[in-house]
Amino acid sequence: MLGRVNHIAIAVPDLTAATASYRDTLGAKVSQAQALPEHGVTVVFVELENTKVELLEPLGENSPIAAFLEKAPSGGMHHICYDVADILAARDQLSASGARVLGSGEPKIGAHGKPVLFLHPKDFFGTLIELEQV
Ligand SMILES: CC[C@@H](C(=O)O)C(=O)SCCNC(=O)CCNC(=O)[C@H](O)C(C)(C)COP(=O)(O)OP(=O)(O)OC[C@H]1O[C@@H](n2cnc3c(N)ncnc32)[C@H](O)[C@@H]1OP(=O)(O)O
Ligand SMILES: [Co+2]
Repeated sequence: MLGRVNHIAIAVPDLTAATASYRDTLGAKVSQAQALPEHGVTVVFVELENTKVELLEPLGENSPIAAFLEKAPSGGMHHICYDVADILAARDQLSASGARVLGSGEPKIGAHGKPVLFLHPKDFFGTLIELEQV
């Protein structure tokens, strides 16, 4: 089911500062900030040789990462995203095995314009998993 690691996401309280740190202190290539109101976040991608880091800042009133940052005000690892070839087949297989697919269960379009789904962190050892169809 799982392909490559698509990205590793870090929730941050200040996206401008986090982007500057990756760009200037770590010398990484960073994207422009992308507001994604449908996901309740603004995102910057850090481009790496073998994957990406996704820096996430809350956007709007009901950001799904707001509670996470209340618990971890300086930020923290938020989720890991794996590539999948067929997100609906993966969803159905995971649901059949008892894993909780978050939200309506229907994929949303993510930051890369591809369908994404999330799996409950409590079902996977305290780690929020995102699947992205590539
Ligand atoms: C940029 C677009 C897109 C992409 O294309 O890549 C994205 O990545 S969007 C990223 C933001 N969107 C999401 O994260 C959607 C999925 N997330 C959710 O639905 C919620 O965040 C959640 C996972 C259901 C948690 O919601 P929350 O309001 O925090 O609920 P709780 O406080 O009840 O948390 C339940 C339980 O889970 C623990 N938790 C919460 N978030 C995480 C996490 N990221 N990693 C690990 N554990 C997490 C939380 O601590 C609670 O645990 P207990 O306190 O022990 O009950
Ligand atoms: Co993501």
